[in-house]
Amino acid sequence: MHVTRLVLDHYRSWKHCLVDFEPGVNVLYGRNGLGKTNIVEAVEVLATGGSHRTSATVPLVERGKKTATIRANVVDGINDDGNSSLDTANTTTYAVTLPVRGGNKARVNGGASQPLRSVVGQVRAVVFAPDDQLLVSMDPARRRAFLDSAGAQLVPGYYELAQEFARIAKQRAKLLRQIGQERSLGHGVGPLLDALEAWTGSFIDRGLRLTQARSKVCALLEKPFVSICADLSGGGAASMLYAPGFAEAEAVCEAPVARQDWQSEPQVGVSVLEAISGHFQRIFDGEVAQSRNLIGPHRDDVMFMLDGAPAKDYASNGEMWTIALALKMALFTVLEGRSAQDGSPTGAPVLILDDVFSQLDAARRLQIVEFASRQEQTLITVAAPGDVPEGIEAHMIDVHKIEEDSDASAW
Ligand SMILES: Nc1ncnc2c1ncn2[C@@H]1O[C@H](COP(=O)(O)OP(=O)(O)OP(=O)(O)O)[C@@H](O)[C@H]1O
Repeated sequence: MHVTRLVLDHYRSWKHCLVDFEPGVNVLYGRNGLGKTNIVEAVEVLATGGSHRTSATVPLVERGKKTATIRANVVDGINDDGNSSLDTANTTTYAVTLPVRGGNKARVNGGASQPLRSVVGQVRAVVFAPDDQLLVSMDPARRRAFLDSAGAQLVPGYYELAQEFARIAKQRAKLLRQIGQERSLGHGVGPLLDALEAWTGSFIDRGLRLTQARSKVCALLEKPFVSICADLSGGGAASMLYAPGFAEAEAVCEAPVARQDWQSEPQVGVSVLEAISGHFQRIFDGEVAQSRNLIGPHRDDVMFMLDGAPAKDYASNGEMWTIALALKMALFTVLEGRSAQDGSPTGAPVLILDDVFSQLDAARRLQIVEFASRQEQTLITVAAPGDVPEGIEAHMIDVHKIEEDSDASAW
């Protein structure tokens, strides 16, 4: 698939912006701070429902404005001559509305407004960013964000489930704080404890579904990750291991997971549920004292191993880059290979290389350029045209020349 036109209104630094892309490699160039990343980030938001740069909607909206919009024409398929298909039946128009307050919405082909979550996964994109290396070395939140972004595109219902779990986790933490406050005042907390029991039930239920869905995401990525990593590094043996924040749920992860399982009852034995409930009882005082949920998928992690040692602690910078690149390439490969059979869209995802070249050594630059040149569409951002490695044939877009106030009716 590829994006032919992108229009942004009040999106980050852009009051209005209209960009036409071609199939193949597109290079957006311009000085620092001009808004290049903002443009490609909008494609990521359309695809995954969020940005790797922020978990909130507010920063995506131009400061002082109430709503940002992203509109895109997306074509599924290219002609034999490599040009964008002229068959308008292949073109889908998406319009995403991101309000500072209220839920994000989307329209497809001018149809009824629906929650953005219904549209997430229809457009697919994989972003390589300058801080990808930190995926390996930094805190687990980055790895969970990656899993969520991958899951939103790989697993039907994932985005909705992750949002629901986050809402329940927030509510449960709020109750824990209330219980602590009332207790410290010497008040009775009976009704609050009843409410906590109900929220804990929902937390475990949705938490286990999310655990299963993330386990599925890791299982899908693992094989291509291992093989791509070996290719990139010239033979180093890498592996990845999902470490659920419900330690008791490891058995759930090993079970084969059917596509619908996280949308119906979590497929777990009574013993797992009892073990998690028992764990919650044991840590009750600690949770109240800290006013937060101490176990659950909000503490999930993914361990990357290189030649038998944890990459986080032992790998060099270059090796961490190799792992990060292999992970993103694995996601790309899995998305590309998804067939319409399971309701997934067909066609390769859009590849986004946001300012990555300056971070990579010559060998890894070559590997990623080679990868990009094989894809249906790649969007690259660089500060200057000369920053693009040699040998790439590209449609060059001077971001400085994008007319901020260009006529919105041109859409
Ligand atoms: N919500 C917002 N409202 C207004 N401006 C914003 C908002 N969010 C970010 N910006 C501004 O957008 C500008 C451009 O950011 P962007 O990351 O797209 O630049 P860039 O062209 O990719 O630069 P670089 O080459 O340095 O990476 C920044 O100056 C930032 O302050």
